Amino acid sequence: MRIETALLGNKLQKKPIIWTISGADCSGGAGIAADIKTGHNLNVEVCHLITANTVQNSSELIAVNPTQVEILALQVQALRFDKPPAVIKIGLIANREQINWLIDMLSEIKSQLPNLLVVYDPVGRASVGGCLSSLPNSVLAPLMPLVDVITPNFIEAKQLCTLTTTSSVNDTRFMAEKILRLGCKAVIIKGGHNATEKPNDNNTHCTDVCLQSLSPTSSQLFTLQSPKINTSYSHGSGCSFASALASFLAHNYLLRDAFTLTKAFINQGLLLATEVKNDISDDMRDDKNEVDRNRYYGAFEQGFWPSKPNNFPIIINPLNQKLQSTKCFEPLDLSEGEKLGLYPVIDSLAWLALLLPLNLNIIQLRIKGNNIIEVEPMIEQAVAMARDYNCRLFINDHWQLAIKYGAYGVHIGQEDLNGADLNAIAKAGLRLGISTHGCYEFLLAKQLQPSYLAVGAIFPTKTKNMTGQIQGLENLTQILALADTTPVVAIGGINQQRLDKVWNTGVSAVAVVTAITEAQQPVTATKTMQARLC
Ligand SMILES: Cc1ncc(COP(=O)(O)OP(=O)(O)O)c(N)n1
Ligand SMILES: Cc1ncsc1CCOP(=O)(O)O
Ligand SMILES: [Mg+2]
Repeated sequence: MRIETALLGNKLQKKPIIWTISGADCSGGAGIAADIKTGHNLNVEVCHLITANTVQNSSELIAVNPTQVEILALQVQALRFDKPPAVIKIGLIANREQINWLIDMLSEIKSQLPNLLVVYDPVGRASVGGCLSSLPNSVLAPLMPLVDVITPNFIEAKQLCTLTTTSSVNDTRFMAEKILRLGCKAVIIKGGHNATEKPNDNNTHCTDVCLQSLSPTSSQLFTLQSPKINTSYSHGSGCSFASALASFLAHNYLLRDAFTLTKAFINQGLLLATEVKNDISDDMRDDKNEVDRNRYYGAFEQGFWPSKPNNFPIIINPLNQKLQSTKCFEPLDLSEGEKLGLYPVIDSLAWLALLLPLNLNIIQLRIKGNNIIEVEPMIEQAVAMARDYNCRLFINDHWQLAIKYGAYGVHIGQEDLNGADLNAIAKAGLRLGISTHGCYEFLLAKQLQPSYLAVGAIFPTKTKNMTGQIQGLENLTQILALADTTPVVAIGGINQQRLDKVWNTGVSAVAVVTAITEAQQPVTATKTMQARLC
């Protein structure tokens, strides 16, 4: 199940450190054991601080033996400069002393490591039954402002909200908002324990909801859904969820992408889980265990870096509902196996006139001015010029004008997706290209069945501010594995030196601005690059 090394690329060379501060499960499936296995498989180094040495097996929790905070403090001292963490994952907090120690420790270390993220999985009940921790919200409250992401399951979320009534999925957002008000920066409510989940009546789906605070007055919601995987082998999946999230965050993924990859990792593990039979010989068997003869003895199965499309979730978003047409956007009319090749993105009719005779498959007109008096005649003329050369001309941003003048296609950015009338674009028969920056946006945009999807910025670029959105070749490769038949365009910081590496990932097109517009000999540069993309 190990994913090809090529997919991870630099992620194999870079091994970020995470700390897990949680309990040891002597039966091996949950707690520290899960965290170490998950982290190992996701290429992070895991330092573990054990808050309690629990006694449990696959049928009961027998004891929780908390560690003295003095020992935990010494471990932090030992690791602090030796192995500084990118992310700290907190699981079982066994008593009040530990929570007070955590609050002091995290306040101090966060002031020294401003980029440090804290993921808290509020472990309450053991999955085998029994109470691991019963700290009231009032005791937990001072910890919350130090937490970047809290990952309760549905039952824990209700406890955090001190809600008692059963809630439908529509109330999950309300619960998430309530939890955010406790002071953490984001909350992910896992839907696995939500037996009342509505829109898919037969409880056939599992919906996880992430609410991220953007400012004191605004937040962003990410909702992921997958078919429910009914398995008894999920012991430790909650711990693995939080440690996978911590691992992906440590690899510098944005929360929405870390969340998506985590959900895929968990789906993959739940599907991988197989029964491990209790292999006790007959003479060792206690009579009272007779019924347990062939009973489950396994736990959540740890897979590797997720890449299979069927493990990835569906993105639930109003955009999907907005698009009434079941008809997808017109395809790019490429013949089987044909690729687009070089995709120049230019901003004037002069550039268009220079490039059209070069027999390119696709060109984009990207005019950043909003003055309709200037832009409209340019678009009208550009469409006519491209038609003469039979070149696929995409118009960036100005989708109404693209429809009005019958352009081949329109390219829309994430900011414009909500405002654009996608139904009108589809109805007019225009092709649609959409910008995406990471697997969450890619999966969401793919559900709209566009003509192509762009992924960027692959490398740092001076053409546009893409801070925090640099994908690298690893993310591009990861995303390509999710593309099915949708053509993928790579964009951002691609020059002649980087061209082959990008092309070898398998993209359909490589979009460039300055590699042409700032070349000493733009026509020669275009022809050279185009020739290499055949
Ligand atoms: C092929 C391609 N990919 C991405 C972009 C970026 O589009 P967008 O996100 O709308 O940003 P602006 O180009 O409008 O600044 C693109 N233009 N082309
Ligand atoms: C428009 C755009 N969208 C993502 S990166 C980018 C700029 C690409 O320009 P360059 O090829 O000069 O890096
Ligand atoms: Mg745009």
